[in-house]
Amino acid sequence: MVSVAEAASVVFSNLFQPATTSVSLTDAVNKVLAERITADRDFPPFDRVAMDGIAIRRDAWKMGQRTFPLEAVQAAGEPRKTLKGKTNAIEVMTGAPMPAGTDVVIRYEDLRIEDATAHVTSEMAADNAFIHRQAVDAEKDSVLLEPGILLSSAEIALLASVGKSRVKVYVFPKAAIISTGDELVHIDDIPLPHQIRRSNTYALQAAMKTLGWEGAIHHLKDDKASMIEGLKKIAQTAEVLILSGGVSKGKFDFVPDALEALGVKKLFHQVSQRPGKPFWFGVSGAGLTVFALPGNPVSTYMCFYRYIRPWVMKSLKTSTDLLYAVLAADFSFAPSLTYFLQVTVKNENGKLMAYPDAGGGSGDFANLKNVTGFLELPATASVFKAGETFPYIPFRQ
Ligand SMILES: Nc1nc2c(c(=O)[nH]1)N[C@H]1C(S)=C(S)[C@@H](COP(=O)(O)OP(=O)(O)OC[C@H]3O[C@@H](n4cnc5c(N)ncnc54)[C@H](O)[C@@H]3O)O[C@H]1N2
Ligand code: MOO
Ligand SMILES: [Mg+2]
Repeated sequence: MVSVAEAASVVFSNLFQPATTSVSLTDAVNKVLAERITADRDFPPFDRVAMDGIAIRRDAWKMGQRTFPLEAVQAAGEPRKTLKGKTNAIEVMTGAPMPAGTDVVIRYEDLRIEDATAHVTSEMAADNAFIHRQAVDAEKDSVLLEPGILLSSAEIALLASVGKSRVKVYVFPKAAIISTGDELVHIDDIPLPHQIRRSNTYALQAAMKTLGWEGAIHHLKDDKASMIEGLKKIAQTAEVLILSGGVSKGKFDFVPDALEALGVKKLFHQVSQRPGKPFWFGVSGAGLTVFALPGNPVSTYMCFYRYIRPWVMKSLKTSTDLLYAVLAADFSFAPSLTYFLQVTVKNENGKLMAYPDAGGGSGDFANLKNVTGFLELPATASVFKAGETFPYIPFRQ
């Protein structure tokens, strides 16, 4: 049996080598950038007028001049104009190039215009130049974005500004989601009294979808020979297998044997955690990564968020932030296992406060609808006090 830290370290040292693809900028949000983006021009590309008003020469202001004849209007989108009379002004609009020969903008709020002449009404009007200087934000050819960035709306704006209508992004590995268990029936079927509908595969597929990752759903029976055959077939088109069930000590828990028969090498089986203790992880020489998760639905769910989600994000060269939350009430858990406590986290004055709602065990997946994530309580303690801080693994906002 390995610890949670050991299991995570094994999983994260077996990352997947992602392929890349090109997507339209309009489809790029939430994808991971796979190319370096440099500035094709200075940011901003010219001295940009930052306030609507008039542009003058500071020298004229310094000489005491407060009245400026208006000789032209410089609109945004017009080529840069030049001030002809040294004691004149040009009316300028935000976003326009600063006219040649001018070096300070006086806002309309600080002047009055009469007979095509601006009369400045504030002695402080020239304190600020109101010019957004060429290249102050970024210089031409400087690096704006490195590969591995999860694209948010902020990066989309940058990509648009350098004319990237198509963007190179990393591709998620091809995944198969496989349920096992003879008690499980299709969701459209009416279960007999001893049967239940499959839910883990749908939960996994949905959790993957929130990351932008697709996965095809399969089901295998609790029969070793047919499981090996089924896995062989599925593995032909998949790079990652995510299984649920069949990994514990039962007479019909054939998943570890079937995987090894397929040539998948076990890297660990059993993690000192609750839920999710029977978790099995392995890789094959052919580049297949296999997460065989315990079947109890809360275990399946927790293992996805604690191991698989960070594994895939790290494989796509991006890592997700480690969050922490403050336990809001005392909690005890005696076994020397890492305990993933179900909690509802509330933001109270900027602090994430985690309210325990442990639920009825790893079979009680109905409780997941009441909580926002898991608080990771270390195996080294059994009493956890309100006010202590622990890693928090959210599965919803
Ligand atoms: N003697 C022992 N028995 C068990 C141990 C143990 O250490 N010694 N570990 C327990 C723990 S912890 C867990 S978790 C489960 C894991 O069992 P398996 O991975 O073998 O899963 P199954 O036996 O196939 O199923 C367990 C449970 O989950 C339900 N299940 C499975 N798949 C689905 C699905 N797709 N949708 C909904 N529900 C599913 C299944 O019906 C079972 O009720 O083993 C304990 N036993
Ligand atoms: O640890 Mo199991 O994963 O109780 O359900
Ligand atoms: Mg079992």
